[in-house]
Amino acid sequence: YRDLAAAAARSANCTWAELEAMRAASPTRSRPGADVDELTAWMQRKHPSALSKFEQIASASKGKKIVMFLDYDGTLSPIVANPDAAYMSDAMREAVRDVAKHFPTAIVSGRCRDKVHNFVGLSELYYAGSHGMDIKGPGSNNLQPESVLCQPASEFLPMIDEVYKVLVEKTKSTPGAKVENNKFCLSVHFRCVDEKRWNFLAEQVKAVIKDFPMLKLTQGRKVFELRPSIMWDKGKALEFLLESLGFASCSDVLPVYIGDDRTDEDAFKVLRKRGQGVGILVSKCAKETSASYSLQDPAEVMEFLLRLVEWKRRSSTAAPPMVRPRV
Ligand SMILES: O=P(O)(O)OC[C@H]1O[C@H](O[C@H]2O[C@H](CO)[C@@H](O)[C@H](O)[C@H]2O)[C@H](O)[C@@H](O)[C@@H]1O
Repeated sequence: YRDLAAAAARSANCTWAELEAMRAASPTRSRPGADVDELTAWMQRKHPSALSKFEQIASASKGKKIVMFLDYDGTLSPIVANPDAAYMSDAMREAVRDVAKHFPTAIVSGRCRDKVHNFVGLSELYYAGSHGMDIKGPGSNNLQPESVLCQPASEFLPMIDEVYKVLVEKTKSTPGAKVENNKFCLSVHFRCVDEKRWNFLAEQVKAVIKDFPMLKLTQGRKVFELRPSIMWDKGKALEFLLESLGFASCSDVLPVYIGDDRTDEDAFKVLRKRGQGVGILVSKCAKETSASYSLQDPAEVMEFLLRLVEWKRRSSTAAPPMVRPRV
């Protein structure tokens, strides 16, 4: 099967690795038990649950300031077929609101910043949209106009708009394909495309990008992502935000980053490189990752956030240690 598929992939001008990557973004479960065994082994060996290791994470944060970074799709909201209907629950919103009362909190998403802000609906957060290429701090209102903190790819805006139109035109013959304009980057969704047409769609996207060598192509969860080839990603956004918050070279900060996608790996790698912080991958299956811990789905993410808030409340209201009077 593999040889045949590889031959088919070659003749379709799409490499085996690419085809595998597309399938990996949408695993099909042949024997449910096998997935569970693999997941259990993966968690035990390498990426334990952030819930079962909660005490370990909490004690690592003693004397340190937690800064929370949260991806949106697949982390705060469940993955759904229609990207425009990826709502987060009110309960999750409350959990994020509570987290932000105790720790500086940022949403780091591939989506357009305004769109993800509308989904989350909390003005007290930092938002890094377009995979970190559009960062804004909290607190803007009518009296205080928006203060954009960082837009390293602004010169690409006209090009992105042009490529968006070309992609919409090119992909309209593929049923189920959807192009999403994320301002500084674009998404071509294939979640609703028949698997037999994935290669063709990939070839169409690659043909478009050939005319725009300043853009690069990456892949997320059943989505092709086109973005400017600049040295900027979610990892750089994390570093930028830490610096803006005054934690550039502090040892008393503990960044916690929770995400489910390949693009979140850039942030996990930054945490590894700094030797500081907690990377948590949201996944129901074993994956290669630079994160240290795992959570299975947004429901577990919410449980983790609630526990963190509860732990923080308890530790800040705990009675101070008794001081014995000197005699
Ligand atoms: O960085 P993120 O916040 O995780 O954004 C990454 C992409 O997420 C969205 O697509 C994904 O979620 C959709 C809704 O559940 C789903 O339909 C799609 O298949 C997923 O790839 C978003 O629509 C993209 O623009 C983001 O780049």
